[in-house]
Amino acid sequence: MLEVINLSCVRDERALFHELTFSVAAGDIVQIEGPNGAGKTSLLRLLAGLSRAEQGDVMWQLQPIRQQREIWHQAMLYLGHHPGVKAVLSPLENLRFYHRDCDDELIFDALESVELLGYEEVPVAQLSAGQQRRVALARLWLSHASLWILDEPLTAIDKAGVEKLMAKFAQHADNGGAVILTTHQDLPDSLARVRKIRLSGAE
Ligand SMILES: Nc1ncnc2c1ncn2[C@@H]1O[C@H](COP(=O)(O)OP(=O)(O)OP(=O)(O)O)[C@@H](O)[C@H]1O
Repeated sequence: MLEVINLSCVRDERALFHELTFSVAAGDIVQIEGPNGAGKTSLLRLLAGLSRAEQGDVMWQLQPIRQQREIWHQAMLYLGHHPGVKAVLSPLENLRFYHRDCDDELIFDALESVELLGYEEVPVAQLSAGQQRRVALARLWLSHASLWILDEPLTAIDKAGVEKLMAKFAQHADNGGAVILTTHQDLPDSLARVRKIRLSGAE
């Protein structure tokens, strides 16, 4: 599916990682690990095509992602470090905005999955941090993307919510998808299948 080849990233004249190489196959769940500032977010942004690497390539189905931007944006779903939802809009309006192809029935099912039923019309700005994150995560129930790239998806999510997300990741991988995520939390034992890639910090 995804191949990362000799990828190097420099920020503020510091090499965050150098010639990083790994691949992600259908069925994989990969956790990018490392201390604060190691470059996890920088790596995920490179994978999502939001920034350019100093060196190396990110390949999707054997083609560089920079040569197939539209296909790549359909193939992957990137949820960034911040919830990335519009604060003045409601959860329902946010999900309608991001998933124009989904009807309201599907959107309400997704809101139910993240336990936001009853909050669908409340402006996101008035929701708690965990609820705001859940609005973004509801997109996992609506997206057709096969690769999920998730930066700190578990931040502010309670224990039961984390278990539910883990089950969702496993189900997605079992259905031929793949997940790349970062988190500082210890993942529950139920996700023993997670493969870890460690960034050690500036080299
Ligand atoms: N656009 C940028 N311009 C300059 N420096 C940057 C930029 N983006 C990131 N950095 C620097 O790169 C380093 C790595 O940042 P990054 O956010 O990738 O780390 P991280 O591993 O995700 O950290 P955390 O665990 O704290 O989220 C930091 O020192 C940061 O200041």
